[in-house]
Amino acid sequence: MIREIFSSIMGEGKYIGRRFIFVRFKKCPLNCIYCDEVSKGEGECRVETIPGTRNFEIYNEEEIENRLINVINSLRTPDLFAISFTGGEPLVYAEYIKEYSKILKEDGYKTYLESNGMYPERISFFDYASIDIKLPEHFEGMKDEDYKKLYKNELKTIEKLYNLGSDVFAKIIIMENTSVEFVENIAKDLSDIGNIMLCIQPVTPYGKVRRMPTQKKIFDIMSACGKYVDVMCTPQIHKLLGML
Ligand SMILES: C[S@@+](CC[C@H](N)C(=O)[O-])C[C@H]1O[C@@H](n2cnc3c(N)ncnc32)[C@H](O)[C@@H]1O
Ligand SMILES: Nc1nc2[nH]cc(C(=O)O)c2c(=O)[nH]1
Ligand code: SF4
Ligand SMILES: [Mg+2]
Repeated sequence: MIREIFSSIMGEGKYIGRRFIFVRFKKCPLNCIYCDEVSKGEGECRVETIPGTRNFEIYNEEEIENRLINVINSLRTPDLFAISFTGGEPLVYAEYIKEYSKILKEDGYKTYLESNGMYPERISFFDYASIDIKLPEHFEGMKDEDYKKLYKNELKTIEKLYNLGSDVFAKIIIMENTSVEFVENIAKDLSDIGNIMLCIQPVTPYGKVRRMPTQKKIFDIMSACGKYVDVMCTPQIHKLLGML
């Protein structure tokens, strides 16, 4: 279930620069062509020994899963902002996360969900939530009806979190061939839900994806979306800083 636990700077989304503890889960049913975490799906579970050192110890999963709170306490720093449940797709393990979020909240931690939004039926309250809205060009050969179903679920997930009172925002990874009009229509749908911040995240070249979108593409998309929602550009800064 758990792949790794470590302390770092939030490199993406509305809370870029804040200090987080990341709890990364393994599996994911999707296969975004740019995914920089999918290769970390299998194998052992690694836990950072001292926050921010990248020194890891390897554990067997059961050991860590039953001691998650102790591990998080051991990585707590005075600047800690929240605990991010990420992956892979964390809501593959929704029941486990729900149970541990309750204990973490009692211990004074804020929780943060980093999800692809495909499981609205598994949503519970998180203090913060970053929900990706995927684009057709993120997948090789996804059928149109499957994409439409995913998109509907992502909007439902955002709406559910918004109505639960979570500080929820949307994140869209844009690529060099991303259509301005397509993303503008997503911004319009988001504005129908409420005051949802939209983070436009230029893809970081990875795997088959060789290039970032141009500056013009970034600005055109942000201006088009700015007519409907608050927008910010959030490049993956942890990679620029050489951090995990
Ligand atoms: C690895 S995913 C895990 C959480 C969830 N499965 C999701 O997709 O939102 C975390 C975030 O990293 C982003 N990401 C992954 N690879 C990326 C890349 N090469 N460039 C920019 N963002 C990337 C995803 O779009 C997502 O916002
Ligand atoms: N520093 C840092 N920030 C992140 N924000 C989202 C991440 C993720 O992979 O979910 C991530 C990550 O992997 N590292
Ligand atoms: S949904 Fe998230 S974890 Fe799954 S492949 Fe896409 S970016 Fe990677
Ligand atoms: Mg990452």
